[in-house]
Amino acid sequence: AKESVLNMCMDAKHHKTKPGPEGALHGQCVLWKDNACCTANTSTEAHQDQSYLYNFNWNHCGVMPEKCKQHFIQDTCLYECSPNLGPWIDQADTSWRRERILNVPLCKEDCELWWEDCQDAVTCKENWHKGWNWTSGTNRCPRGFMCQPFKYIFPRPADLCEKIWSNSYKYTTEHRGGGRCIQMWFDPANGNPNVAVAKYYAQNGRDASPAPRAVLLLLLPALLALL
Ligand SMILES: Nc1nc(=O)c2nc(CNc3ccc(C(=O)N[C@@H](CCC(=O)O)C(=O)O)cc3)cnc2[nH]1
Repeated sequence: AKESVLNMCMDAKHHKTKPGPEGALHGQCVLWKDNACCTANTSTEAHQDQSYLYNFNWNHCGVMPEKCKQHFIQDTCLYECSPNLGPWIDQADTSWRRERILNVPLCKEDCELWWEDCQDAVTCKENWHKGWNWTSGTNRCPRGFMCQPFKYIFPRPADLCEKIWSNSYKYTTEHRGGGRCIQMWFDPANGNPNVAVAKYYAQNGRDASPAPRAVLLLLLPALLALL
């Protein structure tokens, strides 16, 4: 039986095979404790500067400011723990994962706050998935890649959210709470808002944008009259 796209884990490096409750998720990943694709161990590692998850170092151009790091931790929690990314799971042709996420519609506020809080952070690369110097065991800036403030590497919020993880996210103008975009942050007291978002895109297609659909529906009587 094919697992439902509405409640599944991607086939990647650290994901569980099926989502389920996790009593002891750590820190910022606790939002997913009722139903998660990550183990407690993975959630703890998501908070380490130099975690065993990918041996990835946030501080490759000096120490990343704390307020910026919180967004990267939250991104890691969503990526590793969310069971609601099924509509955007795609094949990945890399050594370290069979599947990836592609064009997850991220809420405008989540992307913009991430960008604003990282204004003072520094990096040398636009795409953090590829092209690092790994000879030391962790990622270091390759030759010719200068450390620069985020705003030079990522001039607009969309550049950060879309380019940093090879289009895992798509920047949207959809707002938090509207049921049309995925939230990295949410208040678990009101349940997980991404459940309804996955349902919406599973029904309407992962590229569904509400406006053209509404236009089509409005024009439908006119089109039928022409026939
Ligand atoms: N939202 C989101 N989407 C993601 O896809 C994602 N991926 C990671 C994983 N990050 C990384 C970063 C670098 C390498 C790495 O080993 N890069 C090598 C190339 C490896 C290959 O492609 O075979 C390199 O050249 O630097 C692996 C995983 C973390 N957070 C994410 N967050």
